[in-house]
Amino acid sequence: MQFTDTIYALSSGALPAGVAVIRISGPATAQAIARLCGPLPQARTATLKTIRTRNGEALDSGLVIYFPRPASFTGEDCCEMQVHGGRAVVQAILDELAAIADLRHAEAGEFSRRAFQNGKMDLVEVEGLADLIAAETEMQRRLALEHSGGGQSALYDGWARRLTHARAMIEAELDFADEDDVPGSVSASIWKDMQTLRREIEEHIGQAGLAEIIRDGLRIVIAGEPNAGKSSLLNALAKRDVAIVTEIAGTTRDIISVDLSLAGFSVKLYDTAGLRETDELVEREGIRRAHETIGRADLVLLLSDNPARFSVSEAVPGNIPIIRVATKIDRDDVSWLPSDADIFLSTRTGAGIADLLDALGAYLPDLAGKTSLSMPSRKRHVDCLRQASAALERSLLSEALGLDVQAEQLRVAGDALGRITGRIDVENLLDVIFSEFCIGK
Ligand SMILES: Nc1nc2c(c(=O)[nH]1)N(C=O)[C@@H](CNc1ccc(C(=O)N[C@@H](CCC(=O)O)C(=O)O)cc1)CN2
Ligand SMILES: Nc1nc2c(ncn2[C@@H]2O[C@H](COP(=O)(O)OP(=O)(O)OP(=O)(O)O)[C@@H](O)[C@H]2O)c(=O)[nH]1
Repeated sequence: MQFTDTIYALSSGALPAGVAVIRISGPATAQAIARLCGPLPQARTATLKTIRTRNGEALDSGLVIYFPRPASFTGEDCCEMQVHGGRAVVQAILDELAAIADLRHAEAGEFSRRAFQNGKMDLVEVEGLADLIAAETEMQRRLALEHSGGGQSALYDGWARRLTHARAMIEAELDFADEDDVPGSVSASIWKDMQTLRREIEEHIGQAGLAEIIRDGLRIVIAGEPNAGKSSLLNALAKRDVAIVTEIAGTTRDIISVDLSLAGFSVKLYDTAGLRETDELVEREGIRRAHETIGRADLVLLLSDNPARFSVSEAVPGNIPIIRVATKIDRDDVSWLPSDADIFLSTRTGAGIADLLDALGAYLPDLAGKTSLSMPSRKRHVDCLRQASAALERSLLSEALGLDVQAEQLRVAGDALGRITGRIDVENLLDVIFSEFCIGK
């Protein structure tokens, strides 16, 4: 695809910074380099250049790299200027670029969009790249790299090829059915493979929950009666004062949440209003929200500072795991038996916090021995995979309806896979996907 305009943007992060990278892409790139830096540097070679205004006045000196098409990130002529990361330096260079005909500032995600439209990346890779830039935990980084690096696309392309192969074999069987030299059993091995394929797709879909935990974080909700020490625990785990702590029961009203990174995983920790009967309007709303948050938890930490009172456990739906946490064990007016709780801690002394973190670890996915994180990371992928699997199943069950009906369902399955990588009609999706990006990507 040929774009007529040339785009530019600051691609590196917040200024001021040691070095800033300004990217240019499009047909007028060489002309822009010539205007700002004189003769074109050797292709794909970092070259120290003086960057000048229209009047020949020096703006900065920086490393300039020219990537002639098609061997560039976008597939177009590209340039990177690695300049001093001062605000005025970068602004002056962007102003110079703006003054060149056919150059305009890039929109969010526009470089990646050109890379996609020039076949440099498919949609899964593009989405993986957006995830890679957003990744905050080690597992998010690994998952995003699997997707942005093409590992996932290779899997889906391989599946699509098997479907195409199967259809080709069926076509052959239909075309030459009456000739003796085509063995009638051609499709037997094909159906066996299609059965295997369906299993592989279903297993892959089964990994989506894990991907969701990696991407969105494990939701851990701290619940319990008023004054049990919930906010104190949130603060202790967050290692800062996020929630207000007072001796007044009913202090926390709204849901407070912090993001933690635990063993490379993202964990979302929620502090909720203490659960009790109350006529106070604001507190009641707080308690309603607490119940709602508990209902969406992956794990509930149920707190109490008194062994006689783990009674609010009925507030937690039966399918959500609970860790019973005894709090304030530094106090000597309460005595606990080992069977009273799962974890015993004091945020005042720090006792038991490490035990709690260990216990939480058991609820994180176990990725030991997994070298690749091959799993569908988005609902969009899961939806397409389900469609593929359902079509494949229909095909397998349609023996009585004839080979051409079966082949048609294989085509539907292949198209569903093609939509994941964007090889098949996804025009309507592109705006949504690329709008997730920041400017300069
Ligand atoms: N300076 C800089 N660093 C960067 C990027 C960048 O654009 N610029 N990237 C941006 O995300 C990432 C690296 N990704 C890249 C992907 C493809 C090409 C590229 O030029 N591809 C050509 C040539 C490939 C080759 O030499 O083998 C191509 O695909 O034809 C460059 C960077 C991370 N680091
Ligand atoms: N001795 C002792 N006191 C604690 C400990 N943790 C919390 N407290 C005290 O218990 C009181 C209540 O603590 P919070 O953390 O606000 O309790 P909460 O469960 O969030 O209370 P609500 O927001 O009212 O539901 C405060 O006075 C805290 O200082 C602890 O480990 N030891």
